[in-house]
Amino acid sequence: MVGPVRRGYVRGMTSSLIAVDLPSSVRLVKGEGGLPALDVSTPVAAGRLYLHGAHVTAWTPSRQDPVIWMSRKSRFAEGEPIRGGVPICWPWFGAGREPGLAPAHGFARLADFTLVGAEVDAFGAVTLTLRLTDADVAGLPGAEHFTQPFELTYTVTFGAELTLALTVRNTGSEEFSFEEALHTYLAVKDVTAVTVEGLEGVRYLDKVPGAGQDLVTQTGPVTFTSETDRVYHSTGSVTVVDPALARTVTAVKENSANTVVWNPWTAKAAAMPDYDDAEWPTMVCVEVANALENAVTLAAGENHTMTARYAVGPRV
Ligand SMILES: O=P(O)(O)OC[C@H]1O[C@@H](O)[C@H](O)[C@@H](O)[C@@H]1O
Repeated sequence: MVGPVRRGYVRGMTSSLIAVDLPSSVRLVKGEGGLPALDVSTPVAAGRLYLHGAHVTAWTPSRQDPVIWMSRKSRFAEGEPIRGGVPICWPWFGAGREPGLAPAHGFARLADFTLVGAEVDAFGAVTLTLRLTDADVAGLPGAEHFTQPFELTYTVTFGAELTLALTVRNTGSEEFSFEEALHTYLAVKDVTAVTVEGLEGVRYLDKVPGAGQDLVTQTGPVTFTSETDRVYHSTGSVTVVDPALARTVTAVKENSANTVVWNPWTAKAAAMPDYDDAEWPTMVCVEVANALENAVTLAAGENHTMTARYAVGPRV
């Protein structure tokens, strides 16, 4: 067993964003675009997390196909969001509650988080803890729209399940409110054969252009026949059923009032420069969120944790 490596050092590469020693199952690597990333390799799962955006780009439980989808055209650069994986949307979702905010989905996914914890449990699952404060985002595009002091703590457990927990603390002296989403891209074989179960009878906002502002009621499981962009009002868990891969992926959540289901389909795929035109059949986003009227308000000193847990099962 190799002992802990010197913090923030890998083959000549150092990162001031690593504030703890790493266990032997976690390696600091030079990721795509030269961005620092943490590779996790344990008997129960493999994974990767970029410090840029605290962005999970891979999670593969042992003896499974990769669960997390990445675009082959993703950018990996400071100032750019990563396409695929698990973007953290914060402190607003999309263009915000009073649309017009930029960058889309807030500035957290453009910020460099600091690793403040790396632990291995008795089963080999690895938990990484990352931190971001208002001081870290000074000067980032969009930071001028959210000037209150805050601290984000994000824990990611790479195990037989992928557990994500985002804690927001109000470190200032005045109340603030925010939207948030863990915007998970799931890999599927063919989205046209996929169903999403657990949202039957649930009301949703249809964000596809031209759909109107009235909430719609979901009939039966969600199926994909065109661009799909829906904010469901649901605190329950959902299951993505993928017959071609003969597996299900279930998302269980806490302290989340919304589930967002997204597939760009053909035209929107073609319009995104960091997304290959032919990739849309191979992914679906099932996002754990608090958005729009479900924005979270925190008094000074308060905190709020939203949790998402993804697990793979056999086809139901
Ligand atoms: O291209 P972005 O900013 O990463 O957003 C991707 C999609 O994210 C989804 O959450 C939104 O509901 C969509 O409207 C949006 O297109």
